[in-house]
Amino acid sequence: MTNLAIAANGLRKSYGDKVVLDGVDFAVPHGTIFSLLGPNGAGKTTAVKILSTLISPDPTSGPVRVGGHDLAADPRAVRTTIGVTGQFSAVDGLITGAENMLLMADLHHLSKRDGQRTTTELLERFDLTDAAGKPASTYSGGMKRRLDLAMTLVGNPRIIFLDEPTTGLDPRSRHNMWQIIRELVADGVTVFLTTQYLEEADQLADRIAVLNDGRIAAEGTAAELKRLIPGGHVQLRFEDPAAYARATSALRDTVRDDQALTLQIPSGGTQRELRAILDRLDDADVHADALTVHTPDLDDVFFALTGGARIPTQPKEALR
Ligand SMILES: Nc1ncnc2c1ncn2[C@@H]1O[C@H](COP(=O)(O)OP(=O)(O)OP(=O)(O)O)[C@@H](O)[C@H]1O
Repeated sequence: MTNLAIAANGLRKSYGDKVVLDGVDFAVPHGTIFSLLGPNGAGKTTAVKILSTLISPDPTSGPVRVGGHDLAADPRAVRTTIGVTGQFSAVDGLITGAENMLLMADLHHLSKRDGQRTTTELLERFDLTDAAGKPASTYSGGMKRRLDLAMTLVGNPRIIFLDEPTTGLDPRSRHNMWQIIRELVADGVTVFLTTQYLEEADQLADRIAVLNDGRIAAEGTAAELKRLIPGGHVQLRFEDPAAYARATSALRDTVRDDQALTLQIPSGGTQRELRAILDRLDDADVHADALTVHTPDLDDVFFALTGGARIPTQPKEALR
């Protein structure tokens, strides 16, 4: 438990009859990025609100520790170690970016001098120095998100909850935000990230959990999750029809495209599987002109896990 920044067992939350979280476990090691994926309404924000002490879990819920503190017994201690940014921005549009930062510094009881220094440093780090004197309402979406995160960092939190931090941002702003998140983690911060962008989880997260119907449908690294889904294959392309014909008879279980002279062989893309295919081609003295390995992406995983499609039984011990 002690090496975990966030540890939740059997987290439950219902609103009336509606069960939103139905016994969810989280185990997030310090200094890592954990991403919670799920369709709209899956309960991601609810999980963030509980873990960040904004709302209480059900009384039947299991124990939760954040930053080493028990959430139920010592929510105040939890609050001192965490920062939250997300769909409900703390940015006040009527005052300037710098004023927003200084307000945050006040809330954290920083001295005037420390507040000024921290504000200047963070605005600089988040590329907001030029806009510091302008009302936040005039900021673009990306600037507001950066200001929001900068405000969160005033308290120097060791665990940060980012609830859909890049929703609505253009690709460049999204990449900027990813870079900022990577730098935070390089400094030892733990990030709990919710997102609807599978690519975001793929890019950033050490571990990913897919929330569906109030439960974790699967958890693992991006690579582990992708391996759960069938559909990976190796594609061979030939320019010489004679070589194509020889390969077709040398290899079993292929999907042929006689027009394009391509063959698809179901494969997980492992070294051993690739070697077996290449050995067969060598034995038949055939040379492919191109070989590509296709692995399912996280979109495939997401649809399979949240769309009711059957997936192969998950080897739990390998994933957890
Ligand atoms: N205060 C509330 N009272 C009643 N139902 C609620 C309340 N807050 C959330 N819910 C319901 O709980 C479910 C989960 O909501 P939540 O906001 O956690 O989902 P989410 O995964 O964050 O979705 P999104 O991706 O759309 O933000 C939804 O069906 C929502 O309507």
